[in-house]
Amino acid sequence: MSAAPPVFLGSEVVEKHLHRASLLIPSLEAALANFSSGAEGGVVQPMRTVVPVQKYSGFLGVMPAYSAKDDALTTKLVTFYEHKKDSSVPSHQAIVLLFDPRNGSLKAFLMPADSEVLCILGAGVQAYSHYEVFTEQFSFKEVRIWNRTKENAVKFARSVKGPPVQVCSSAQDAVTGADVIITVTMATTPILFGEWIKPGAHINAVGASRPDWRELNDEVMKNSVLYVDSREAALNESGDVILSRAEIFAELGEVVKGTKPALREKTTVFKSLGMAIEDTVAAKFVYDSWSAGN
Ligand SMILES: NC(=O)C1=CN([C@@H]2O[C@H](COP(=O)(O)OP(=O)(O)OC[C@H]3O[C@@H](n4cnc5c(N)ncnc54)[C@H](O)[C@@H]3O)[C@@H](O)[C@H]2O)C=CC1
Ligand SMILES: O=C([O-])C1=[NH+]CCC1
Repeated sequence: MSAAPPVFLGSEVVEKHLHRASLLIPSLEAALANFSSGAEGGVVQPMRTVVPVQKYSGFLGVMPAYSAKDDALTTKLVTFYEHKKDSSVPSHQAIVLLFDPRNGSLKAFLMPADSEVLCILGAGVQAYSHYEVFTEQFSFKEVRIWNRTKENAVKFARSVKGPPVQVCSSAQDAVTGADVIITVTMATTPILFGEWIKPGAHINAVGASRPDWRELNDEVMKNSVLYVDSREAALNESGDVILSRAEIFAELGEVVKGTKPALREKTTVFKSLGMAIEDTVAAKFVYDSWSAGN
């Protein structure tokens, strides 16, 4: 018997089945915990391979993963290129290939405590999705944004559907007094400085995914309790971790499992690099919903 031909699920189908990013939170929590449980967690996820395309200031990432508990096998292929101001092409483009783990057949493609003040540095694709999830999950009294190109911050503030967003003229103005700070830029040198940060704030550091790229300066890294998605990846790929020599306290999956505490009263950094297993559970979620005809 031959395998069914793979289906192509484009962004419209993905958005229909994953109409709110927060629908993925339970699967992502489980995936992080499984990842941080070693062999018992049933996750096989080698370090991603990153191919530099130096001539054009770009990178190709290959991100395979298998989850025995979800019985899902995928690989993501993602390119990320330095943003050209006049480019109509997004800086990141990705496709997730979902295989049938029983026989390796290709099934589908998939494109893809009381905090009061939220601050977002950056106004690109990740800024929109983080705004959506954070304002849905938590009630902030104030949301601020700063972006290198101010007009994109203004566009962001005008277009998001949710709590109003205040556009700040400097990163320092946006950060001062903020309880939660999200860095979602393509910066390669620090844009967030320790002296600006309110003690006890939480920083979600999403950009700077190369060993020589920074978003956070040494003071932020050294004066915070550091959480990562994957120790191995952080020590190989994160310029903020490698160059600051900051000590890693825990993987987020260990917090989800309860084997390491969430030190909420301390200044904390979660350095996220993105893991293939997150794409695995996301791809399975969309494919299962699509194939059930929802
Ligand atoms: N940790 C994770 O799971 C993931 C991380 N990323 C990373 O998140 C970051 C944001 O990604 P997207 O929103 O998709 O990118 P995007 O291209 O849509 O937006 C990039 C933003 O960074 C700003 N920017 C660019 N160069 C800058 C600089 N030198 N200084 C300050 N701001 C600068 C731009 O104005 C724009 O607001 C990237 O570094 C990307 O690689 C992306 C996907 C997943
Ligand atoms: O997880 C991901 O896809 C990426 N993280 C950094 C660049 C792309």
